[in-house]
Formats: sequence, structure tokens, C-alpha cells
Amino acid sequence: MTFFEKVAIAEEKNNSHLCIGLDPRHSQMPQHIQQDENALFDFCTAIVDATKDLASSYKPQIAYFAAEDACDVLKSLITYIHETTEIPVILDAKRGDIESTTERYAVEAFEVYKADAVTANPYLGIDGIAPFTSYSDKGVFVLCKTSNSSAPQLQDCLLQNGHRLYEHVAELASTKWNKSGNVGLVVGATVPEEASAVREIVGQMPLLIPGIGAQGGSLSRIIAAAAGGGILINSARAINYAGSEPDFADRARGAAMTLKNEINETARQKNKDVFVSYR
Ligand SMILES: O=c1ccn([C@@H]2O[C@H](COP(=O)(O)O)[C@@H](O)[C@H]2O)c(=O)[nH]1
Repeated sequence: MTFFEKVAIAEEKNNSHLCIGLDPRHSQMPQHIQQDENALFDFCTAIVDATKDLASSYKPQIAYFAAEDACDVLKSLITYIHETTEIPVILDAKRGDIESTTERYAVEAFEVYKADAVTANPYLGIDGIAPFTSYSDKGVFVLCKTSNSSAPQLQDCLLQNGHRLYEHVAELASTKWNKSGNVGLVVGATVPEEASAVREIVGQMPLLIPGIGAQGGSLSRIIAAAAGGGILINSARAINYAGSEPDFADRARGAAMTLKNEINETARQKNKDVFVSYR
């Protein structure tokens, strides 16, 4: 089964377009978990256990594990998600390099960590993308228009062909780079106008959308802009740290449930398709 088929099944089963970010930081965890020998693993798996009927995907960001010298925990966490849920895992690694090195990154993401999808940096061109997309059952989300405030420094640059750089990335990623139909794009919830332009270019291609919650993106505006194709709305901190007491997983569940329902209600009001269409 392909990554997008897995997302479509999870979307339908859980009636959800919510991608739950798993970005554990030891110092931010509830006190009682911080003392735990397996703090990162126990924190993340408690959130997974509490939300596995609410998510259409999980997205661990590799930096949060690497920075705590816990790449083995990331591996165990992805194994745990595969063993206890049918929800696909997007490894947010934002990799990309010359082709021979990207091939190693692809092995890292798909064979070492066993992720179902990865985020990739388009800056090196097809050399930084093709080694990922050659795994045709895996998904590749190419960074297109990111949610951070300095993103325009490069992504909005006007090219000789009259397009912005992020529009050019959207064009390439939806055509030449998408031979196996396994490419999606990362577009920030903080930039609804640009998301609308991207949707125009890429048709129904799935968009991974971070920037809701802690980064302040408007759900209503981004759904209006990005609807008309698959959307995976990501939130990490607002769910991970919804509570700081022993009931933190229940609080995370509450935050995830609220966001999931808000996404569905907003999409219903806009009356537009937001399903990943690779069924
Ligand atoms: O444009 C981008 C691309 C990736 N991210 C990542 O998504 C999450 C967002 O976390 P929140 O806590 O919900 O703000 C995080 O892992 C980022 O590295 C992004 O924010 N924007």
C-alpha cells in the first residue's frame, strides 16, 4: 500500500485531516515524566495512545530526538506507531543533498527509521528529491512555502519566468519531480494567499500544512485557501504541551479532538474537498 493510500484510509477511519506533530523536549515535559528513565519514549507513546483515533498521520521532527541524543528513541517510537496503529508516519527531516548523499538520507528515512514519508529540501534540485521519490510506496513532502517569517527571503524571489521561487517549486514538484505520484508539498498555515496560489498550480496534490496553533496560523483562512485537494493540518506544541500535569495525555487528546473537529467543521462550511485523493 502506498503512503497516500494509508493516509486516505486513516482519514476515513478517524474522520480526520489532522497530522499530529511529535516534537518532544525534555525540559518542557511534565515533571513526573522528566524523572522517567525513558522520558521521551513514554511521553510520545502516551500521546500516540491518547490520539490514535483522532489523527490521519503523525509527524515526528528528527531534530527533537537528535538534539537529545535519542535517535534510537525515534526509531522505537516509529516502530511503536506501526505496531499499535495504522496511522502513517511522516519523518520531518527536511533532507536533501547531492544525489549520492540523498540516497543515504533516503535509506535513513525509509529503511532505518521505517517512516512512511519524509520532508525534503528542494534547494539542490532533482538530485535532492529523486532518491526519495524512487521509493514509490513512500511519500515525499517537498518544502514549498514554509511557515516561518523569514521564508520570503528566498521563497518569494521573483524569477526570470515571472514566477516566485515557491511557485516554481510547486510547478516542478507536481510535474517533472512527481513521476510516481508520491509527492506532496509543505505549505505554511501562516501564508494562506500563497497556499491558494500553490493549490492553483498543483491541482489536488496533498499539502502538509504546519503553522496552526503555536505559530498562529488561521484555520479558517488556510482551509479556504488550500481546500480543493488533500490537506494534512499539522500541530505539535499545542497538542504535545496542552497539559503539564500527570493528565497531560488526556489534555493532548482534548486539544487534538478540538482541532480535528474544527478542521472538519471549517471544511464543511467551505464546502470543498479536503481529502487525500490517492484512494
Ligand atoms: O514550514 C514549516 C515546515 C515545518 N514545520 C515543522 O512543523 C512543526 C510545527 O510545530 P508547532 O509546534 O505546531 O508550531 C515543527 O516540527 C516544525 O519544525 C513548520 O513549523 N513549518
